Amino acid sequence: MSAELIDHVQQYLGKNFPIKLISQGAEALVFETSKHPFDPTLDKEYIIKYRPFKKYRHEQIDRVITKKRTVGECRCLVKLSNMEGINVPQFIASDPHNGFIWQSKIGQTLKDGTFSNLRNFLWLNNNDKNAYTEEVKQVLLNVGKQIGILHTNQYVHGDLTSSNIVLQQEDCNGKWVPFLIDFGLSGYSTLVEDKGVDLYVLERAILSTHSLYAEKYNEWLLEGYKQAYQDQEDLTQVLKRFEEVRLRGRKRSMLG
Ligand SMILES: Nc1ncnc2c1ncn2[C@@H]1O[C@H](COP(=O)(O)OP(=O)(O)OP(=O)(O)O)[C@@H](O)[C@H]1O
Repeated sequence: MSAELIDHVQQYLGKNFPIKLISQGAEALVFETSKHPFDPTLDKEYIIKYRPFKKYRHEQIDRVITKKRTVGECRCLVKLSNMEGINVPQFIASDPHNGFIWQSKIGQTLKDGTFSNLRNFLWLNNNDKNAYTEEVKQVLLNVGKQIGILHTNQYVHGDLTSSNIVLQQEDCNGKWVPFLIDFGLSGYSTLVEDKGVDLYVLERAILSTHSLYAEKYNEWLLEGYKQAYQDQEDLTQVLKRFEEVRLRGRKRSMLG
């Protein structure tokens, strides 16, 4: 199945267009490439995200859904890149009708050879000596702040896992800068419920992969999140709903 899809992408791009598959998720295939889609003077590292047509869906409905999700993700990328303080990949190009998005590549390889998303970064520091360093604390505070800025601008992510937060190290000072990626489920929302769910999803993700240090990590994430809010009443409402979402989650897991 995946060979067939890769072949389809290769045919679409042209047989000499260099691509390397780096991820195959539920929604999309993600490729790395060293070529810009239409300007060879801009050749560097890019990501091509391709949403294949789903054979289990009616063809026409599938076309509408694929196009809608692709356009939605592009729109989010563009909106967010114009928002002060938010770090997201740069939108390069899109062919929504065929389910393609090009964007700049974020991140790098960590010391242990893994990709620099938040999950792997925390894994790399998953020992008593490194878990609570100033470096880890600053990363989590800044991640929290990114989410806070997103929410105060009335946007929600919709799939806030620790793999959808990518860290990039600044050349000048070695500081890790967090970027948010994967806006397939994101959008404009003023609802405290959506914001509370975003916070809960990330809290659960940290708890499930880094349980030993999760309490402190989530405390730092929340500390950074709070720093992004100027309106304390808005913040109180979101945190109140976050607590309610948590309670619902706990009840659900108790009942099985
Ligand atoms: N701009 C980017 N820069 C670097 N890596 C990226 C970028 N976009 C996506 N990736 C890589 O590809 C993976 C999958 O991308 P993305 O989450 O957007 O697709 P998805 O199909 O929604 O994935 P999933 O179903 O696993 O959530 C990411 O976890 C990341 O490793």
